[in-house]
Amino acid sequence: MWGDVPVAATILSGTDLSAEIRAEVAAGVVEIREKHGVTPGLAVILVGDDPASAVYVNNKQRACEQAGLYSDSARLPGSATEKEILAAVHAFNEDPRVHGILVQLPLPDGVEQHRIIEAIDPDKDVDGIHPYNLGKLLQGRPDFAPCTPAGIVELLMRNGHDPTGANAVICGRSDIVGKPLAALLMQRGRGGNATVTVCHTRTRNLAEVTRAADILVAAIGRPEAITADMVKDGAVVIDVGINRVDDPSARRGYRLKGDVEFESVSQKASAITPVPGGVGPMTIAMLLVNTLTAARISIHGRHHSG
Ligand SMILES: Nc1nc(=O)c2c([nH]1)NC[C@@H]1CN(c3ccc(C(=O)N[C@@H](CCC(=O)O)C(=O)O)cc3)C=[N+]21
Repeated sequence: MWGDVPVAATILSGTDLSAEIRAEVAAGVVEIREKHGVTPGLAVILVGDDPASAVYVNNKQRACEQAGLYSDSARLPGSATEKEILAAVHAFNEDPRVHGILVQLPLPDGVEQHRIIEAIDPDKDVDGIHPYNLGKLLQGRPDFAPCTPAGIVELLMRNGHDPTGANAVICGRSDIVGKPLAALLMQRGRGGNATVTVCHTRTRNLAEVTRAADILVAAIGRPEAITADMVKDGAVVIDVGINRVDDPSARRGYRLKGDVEFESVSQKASAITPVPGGVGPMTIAMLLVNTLTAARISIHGRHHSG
């Protein structure tokens, strides 16, 4: 009927879905306050003055306020020592108003990142990156799934793309996105049951692997690394990349580009997330969801059902 003109993909809007989820969180906040007199609270620790990090931290703080959460932050200079960062973590560990703690990564060179992460009280680890929480995730009984992977699963499930039985290919093997997303997509249960392949810089014949994907996730950190020739017809494509590309004509002097070449890939995919307005806002929404979970854990303890 349309001849050879490809039908463009459905846009999976993280902006819309995150608003829906943040409204659910706001309702949960009211319930916890009425039942238990507790206001869920999130604290963010930001080290250094990277402008992109500052934008995310401000977005998180605004999202907290809109959902009725208490929010706090500690901003340390880029010259802060490991000891000073640890002191900030310990202070929030002990602060009863704070149920969730997020340490913005990456930390400056010379700071032992794992030592900081392991200092976070696992019951307050709303990023889900403490070894205890990553271990439980790998066992298929997560309390806190890392926010970006959790947001990707919600984007899929709430748009009718259940991964069950699908070939899911993830490009990127980071501790905060690729690895935990692989665990979520492969596990038994909601949002899982996919056949998962994880690609990285040493993968041979990358395009051959990605072309086998029913669900393709790009978490590479290189603008437009995924091109149309790497994508199967009808694939669902999730773009995790948030790359700042210089653009003198843009108001801020740069534009955001994903890891996917949107214009060509959207002609081939059946569904695709945009950048901005895709995975980014979902990450923030899931951070609020995890903070609500942390507040519930502070009241009831962890559930021992899994
Ligand atoms: N411990 C830790 N946890 C993180 O989750 C974490 C982190 N460290 N370090 C930095 C990355 C990055 N990140 C983003 C979150 C939201 C947007 C976001 O909302 N982006 C908007 C656009 C924002 C803009 O205009 O710059 C969008 O994609 O539509 C982006 C990036 C979380 N991160």
